[in-house]
Amino acid sequence: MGVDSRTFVYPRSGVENGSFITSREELEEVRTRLTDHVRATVEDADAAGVVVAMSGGIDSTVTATLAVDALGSDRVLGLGLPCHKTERAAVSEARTIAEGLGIEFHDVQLRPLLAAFEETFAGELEEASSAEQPTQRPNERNYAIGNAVARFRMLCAYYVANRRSRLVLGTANRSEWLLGYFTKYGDGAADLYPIGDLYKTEVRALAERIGVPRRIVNKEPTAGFWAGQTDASELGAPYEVIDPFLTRIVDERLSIEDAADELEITLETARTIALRCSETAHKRTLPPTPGIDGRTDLR
Ligand SMILES: NC(=O)c1ccc[n+]([C@@H]2O[C@H](COP(=O)([O-])OP(=O)(O)OC[C@H]3O[C@@H](n4cnc5c(N)ncnc54)[C@H](O)[C@@H]3O)[C@@H](O)[C@H]2O)c1
Ligand SMILES: Nc1ncnc2c1ncn2[C@@H]1O[C@H](COP(=O)(O)O)[C@@H](O)[C@H]1O
Ligand SMILES: O=P(O)(O)OP(=O)(O)O
Repeated sequence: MGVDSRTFVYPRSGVENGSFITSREELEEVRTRLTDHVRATVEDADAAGVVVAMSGGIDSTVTATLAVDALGSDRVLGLGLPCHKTERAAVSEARTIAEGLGIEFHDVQLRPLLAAFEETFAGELEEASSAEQPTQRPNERNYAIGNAVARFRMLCAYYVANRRSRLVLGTANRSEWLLGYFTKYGDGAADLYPIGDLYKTEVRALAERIGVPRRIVNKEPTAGFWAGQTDASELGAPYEVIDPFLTRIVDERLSIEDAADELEITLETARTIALRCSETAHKRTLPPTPGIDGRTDLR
């Protein structure tokens, strides 16, 4: 899995020293910036408010909390959208948070939607694929279904946005963003990303600062595609390792080797993380057009 550090170039972001925003003063400043941004974006769009899908995890809890800070509780609507039995506890947690924030919350089971999808489209395709691609690993189907569920959630959020004149808040943070660790046009689809500039490390610090309960701050991050899936096991390292590495290769533009050296992590881990960044660049840009007569001006 070789990554050539010379070919991995990412635009500078303005973070010069790779240190994280975790002090009280910095967090207060950031909190104001983020809530101002939510308020201004909603006002500019002439929207009635926002909708946020809430999993009971730290990212969606922080996002919903900031939205209430920015707009008031009556302009924030939360959605709990479980699909698997294992998500019951998480969504009941999301309801508790929503009640604490005083926001409208709807908890809708997506299992029947997935069952109908499996029975109709996915089942039909499965029969065709097994003949066509006998070497596909079973896990690949788990990913495809997990991504489909993330896109059902996106469908629900945008339905609410259409019906209630709201904007959809994305919950992705900068670590997930840089790693492409989200479903393209699923949880990655949104009108704005309030915590999109913050590394997971910083989201945790902000969460504590704004009073998110410890049990949520300390929860193991998971995409929830299957029981036992965790970000750390899939990404090959926890965010405590990933974030300092990302700041070095992305913000400080160190080479993969120098960053690995500085942080005393193995080259294999470093290359795995860097490869995720480079291979998922397509998730962070608008899809390309051929550019006939230089007509890329709308993008
Ligand atoms: N934040 C979270 O915790 C969270 C949430 C959801 C998903 N996830 C994780 O995100 C991942 C999602 O899976 P994925 O990335 O395989 O699926 P995806 O659907 O998000 O992206 C893959 C698709 O992108 C397109 N694509 C691939 N390479 C391309 C290229 N070079 N140019 C243009 N388009 C290209 C193709 O359509 C491909 O099917 C999983 O690892 C999942 O666990 C994490
Ligand atoms: N069960 C869920 N209900 C509502 N929203 C959910 C649920 N699971 C995930 N989401 C949304 O998707 C993002 C990313 O999810 P991960 O748990 O990090 O994969 C999450 O922040 C929610 O907005
Ligand atoms: O996106 P969330 O809220 O589900 O958080 P996490 O990614 O930490 O599970």
